[in-house]
Amino acid sequence: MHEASTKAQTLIEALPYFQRYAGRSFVVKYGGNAMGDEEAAREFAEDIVLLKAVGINPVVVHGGGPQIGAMLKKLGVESTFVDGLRVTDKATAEVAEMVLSGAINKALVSSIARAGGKAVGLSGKDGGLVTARKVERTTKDPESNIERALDLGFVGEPSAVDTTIIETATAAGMIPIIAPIGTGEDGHTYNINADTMAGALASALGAARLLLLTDVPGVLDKSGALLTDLTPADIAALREDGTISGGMIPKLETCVSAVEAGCEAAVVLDGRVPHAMLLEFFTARGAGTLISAR
Ligand SMILES: Nc1ncnc2c1ncn2[C@@H]1O[C@H](COP(=O)(O)OP(=O)(O)O)[C@@H](O)[C@H]1O
Ligand SMILES: CC(=O)N[C@@H](CCC(=O)OP(=O)(O)O)C(=O)O
Repeated sequence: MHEASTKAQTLIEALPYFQRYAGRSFVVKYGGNAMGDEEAAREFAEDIVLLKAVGINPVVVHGGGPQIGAMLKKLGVESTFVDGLRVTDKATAEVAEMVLSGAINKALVSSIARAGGKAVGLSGKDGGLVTARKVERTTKDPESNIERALDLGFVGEPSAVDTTIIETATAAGMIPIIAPIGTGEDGHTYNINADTMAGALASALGAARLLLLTDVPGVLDKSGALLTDLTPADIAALREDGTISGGMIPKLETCVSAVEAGCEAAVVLDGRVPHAMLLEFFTARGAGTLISAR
């Protein structure tokens, strides 16, 4: 009896959150590092199906950086990174599309089906969802101080987003699972960083939340303590004093762009924690680091 009343209490506490977010989109970025074992994949799928069941529209954008790296290694293709972006020649773009749109995308669609949901696997190419433009990067020669262009190959960033395919799938009761690949303005296949892709979709959809699932509890300060709430100004300061580095820099840049473009809030959270998304969603304080415009 006691256990049943605790369960009822938990559901009642969640009611205001169901009501607040019913009919809104949650864009969830599931990083390659956060994809753990089978158990973790099962729990992730259950959380997504539960969100859908209570009237929220989850949209999953997945990564797969470590998995692309493993496949390239198997094939004997070298890979290098500039500012966290994989330099992508034609062969690398083919492998990235095969791993992302093929293996990982379909495994996630199957996990959702096993959890009782209906998912549709897409990439940015489908239905004209994402048009990509080539990413431009420059570097300064340390001796002459002259700026020179760096060619990252087929690395893209969204230049236009048409959300029709997402809205159509969502209206039909399906959960869109999206691989970060897009068609370029020049017709080529472009490899897009999954955080960037998720942020662009969250902005275009005016999402209630952009959730970025990674392999740390959130944004940590210099002593390793969790920073629970950040604004774009706080993030600029953390970048300035070197608290954030590596993959966290593009991740937070994505969060800032999304909240400035109309997504209500972004959250960086630990995808390795069982049911991380539900903890974020159902508790007043949430989990991880919440980034909002002010
Ligand atoms: N201040 C910080 N707080 C938390 N993580 C940080 C910070 N600065 C740098 N990082 C690094 O950012 C990483 C997350 O980015 P990334 O590896 O790109 O994740 P993902 O593969 O999930 O997209 C963390 O594992 C950590 O090494
Ligand atoms: C251009 C670029 O770097 N694309 C990424 C796409 C996958 C990704 O972003 O995966 P994670 O989120 O798991 O890191 C790559 O090739 O690794």
